[in-house]
Amino acid sequence: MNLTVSGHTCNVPSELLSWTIIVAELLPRHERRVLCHLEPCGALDVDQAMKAAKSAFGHWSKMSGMERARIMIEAAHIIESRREEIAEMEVVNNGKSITEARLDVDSGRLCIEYYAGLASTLAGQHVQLPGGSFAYTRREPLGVCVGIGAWNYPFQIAAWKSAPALACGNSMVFKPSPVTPVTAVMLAEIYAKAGAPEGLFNVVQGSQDTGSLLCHHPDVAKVSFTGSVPTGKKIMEMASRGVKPVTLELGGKSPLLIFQDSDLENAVRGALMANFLSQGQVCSNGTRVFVQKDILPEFVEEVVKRTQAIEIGDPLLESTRMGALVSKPHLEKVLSFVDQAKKEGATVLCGGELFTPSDPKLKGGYYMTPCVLGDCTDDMTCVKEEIFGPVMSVLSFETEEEVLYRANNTTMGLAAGVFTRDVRRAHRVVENLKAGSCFINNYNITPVEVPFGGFKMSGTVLHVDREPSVAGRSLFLLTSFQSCLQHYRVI
Ligand SMILES: NC(=O)c1ccc[n+]([C@@H]2O[C@H](COP(=O)([O-])OP(=O)(O)OC[C@H]3O[C@@H](n4cnc5c(N)ncnc54)[C@H](O)[C@@H]3O)[C@@H](O)[C@H]2O)c1
Repeated sequence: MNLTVSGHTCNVPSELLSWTIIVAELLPRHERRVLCHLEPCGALDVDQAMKAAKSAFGHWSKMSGMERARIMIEAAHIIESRREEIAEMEVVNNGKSITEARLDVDSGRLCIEYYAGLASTLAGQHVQLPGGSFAYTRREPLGVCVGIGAWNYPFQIAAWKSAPALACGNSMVFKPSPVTPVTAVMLAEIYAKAGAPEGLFNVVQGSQDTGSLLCHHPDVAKVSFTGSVPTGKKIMEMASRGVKPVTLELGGKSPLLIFQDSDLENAVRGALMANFLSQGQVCSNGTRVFVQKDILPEFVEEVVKRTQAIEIGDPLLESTRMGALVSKPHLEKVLSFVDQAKKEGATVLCGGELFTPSDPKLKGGYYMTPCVLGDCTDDMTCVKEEIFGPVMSVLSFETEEEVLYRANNTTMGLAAGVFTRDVRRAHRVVENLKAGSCFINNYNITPVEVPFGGFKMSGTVLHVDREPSVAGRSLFLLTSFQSCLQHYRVI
């Protein structure tokens, strides 16, 4: 296994670490305790990782799907046995609560299991031609695929990107976000331990310079990217120079539609799920909450009450529902969105302020109180732009036609939700919502068996797939899905 990480020290006991930040030499502006020192990888490191991945590809791509599946299943077993250790490291890595981190580890494991199951089913076609002739098609892996990840689901993204790529016979060089560099390295260790050939899944560390070296490398067959829309555009441009395919899983500004006939208790819980999971740092969050006029006062009262009751603090405690934001600059950015919303006429119904936990070891952490904004209008910055923090914007609407137009009036299209007891309306509405994942009477449920990806500027994954390549985790995806699950994690 070729881990091009210099001097990483992942085994520091977690109680010695700050929950709120991971400090690498890449981020000298941070002043908190140091988890590990990582050197950004330059051209030589990237080249070395590519060579190792290329060599592994030669071997891995010749193995049968069953043989690849066996190694992936073993990796899944190791993840299961190290669940708590990985989850705790993810908490330190990112700041999210331990209960959520465990679910992220589970999701990564399930994804690897799911694609291990698909590995042996990939097959070509036999085509009969005139005169007894025939042709056949073969499913070919692409080669060395690059994965570039965001910081909000570090372990899960590394697993979601690598699982389909490896199942189909590709190898991967993965670059995590420099803000959360640690748990992708753990995944690399796990694949190696499971029996993957040396160099099959490599981790390179660094920020945009390293990412750019990867995208321009002549040996790269495909780039799979998760991150913001502006970076996604750059990735697409860089990959286009080498005529490389890309998968883009980008940002969102998703609408949540709450009709007056909905089960209010369920709708309130759904709105919390759609806004405050992972400190609001979730791409699919439904941050534009449209509530039908007649139930607006009742909804707002209940949502504010529940938001104020969310337990903020040490993310390693079982009782904590909201940990720290990922970094100081990000916290400042989120708070500045709240300030801007006030200036533009929104009312802060609760939260939106710095929070200092009572535990002295958490002082100086990047905590804020979850915020609900009222009196919002469609033209406000908080309603138009992705904040990527715990800030819910509440808007009122009168008719279905009106709310559909307003919900779709955005350049993004990652997810959307509808709460109603009218089953015909529910399906009519999701059919007309221009979003990749539409939830009915729930939100942010992402089982690995169903596709995940965006319309419009939220990404390309929905349009490209059916190839045995690396494509996020939506390998055979053609359409969006409508989820009717009723269970969800309680905030
Ligand atoms: N659609 C999805 O599945 C999904 C999932 C998680 C996060 N996201 C989105 O990710 C964003 C937050 O993550 P972020 O702040 O890490 O995003 P980001 O775009 O700033 O960075 C993402 C990754 O790209 C790298 N990068 C930055 N500039 C680059 C360049 N010029 N060339 C190559 N690589 C470069 C970063 O180092 C990082 O690894 C949000 O917009 C969120 O909605 C989307």
